[in-house]
Amino acid sequence: MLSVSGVVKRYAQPEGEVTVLAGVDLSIASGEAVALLGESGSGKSTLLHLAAGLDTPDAGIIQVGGQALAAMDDRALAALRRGTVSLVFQQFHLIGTLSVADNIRFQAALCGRLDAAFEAELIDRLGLATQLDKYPHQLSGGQQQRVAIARALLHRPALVLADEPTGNLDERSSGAVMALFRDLVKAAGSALLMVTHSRDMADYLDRRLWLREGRLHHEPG
Ligand SMILES: Nc1ncnc2c1ncn2[C@@H]1O[C@H](COP(=O)(O)OP(=O)(O)OP(=O)(O)O)[C@@H](O)[C@H]1O
Repeated sequence: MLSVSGVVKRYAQPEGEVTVLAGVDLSIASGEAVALLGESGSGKSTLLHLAAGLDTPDAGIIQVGGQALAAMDDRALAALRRGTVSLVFQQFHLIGTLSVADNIRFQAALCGRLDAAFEAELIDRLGLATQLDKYPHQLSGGQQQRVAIARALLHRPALVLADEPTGNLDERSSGAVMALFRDLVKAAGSALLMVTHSRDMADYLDRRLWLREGRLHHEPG
């Protein structure tokens, strides 16, 4: 579902050009959940942004669902971000003027993929049934995160890209939300690439990869 091949990314820095990604290869199948670990500054967010089509590599090919991002124009990239790739960040980006129910349906409505049965399953499993008429500011951080998860998955995106999705939660709730997130990503049939600093959170997923010196490794350094 996600295929990254020979990807290189360089940035101009005051001390000169820095090669952040020096030839990254990665393949994630539908229904597979992969954790991306690595020290601060190792390029995890850079790789996530490239996979989302928010930035372009200096070399290499990135394909989502068999389509090369480099071949897409702005319209195609916008459609990709609306319907095919879902982003889940530490900040929830819920819409303050919409109820919880409307926030959950927001992205699925945008791409014409509302699904009442899956919506009911997400609401039930994320424990949001009593929160639907509330507004985001009336929820706890953990509840807001669960709304963001439901919104990101309802339209069954091909690829979910997550950056420390449980970073704002305490350790006990993090584990529970992580297990639920993994199960629901699989129920949606999506592929998942998740950046995390926590080996504990990474252990909930199918595979772990470490970014080090611009390349992916199967073991910590
Ligand atoms: N737009 C940019 N311009 C210049 N340098 C950048 C830019 N974005 C990232 N970098 C550099 O690229 C390197 C990798 O950054 P990135 O944010 O991908 O790391 P990370 O592994 O996600 O770090 P963290 O775990 O701290 O979030 C860093 O050295 C950073 O300074």
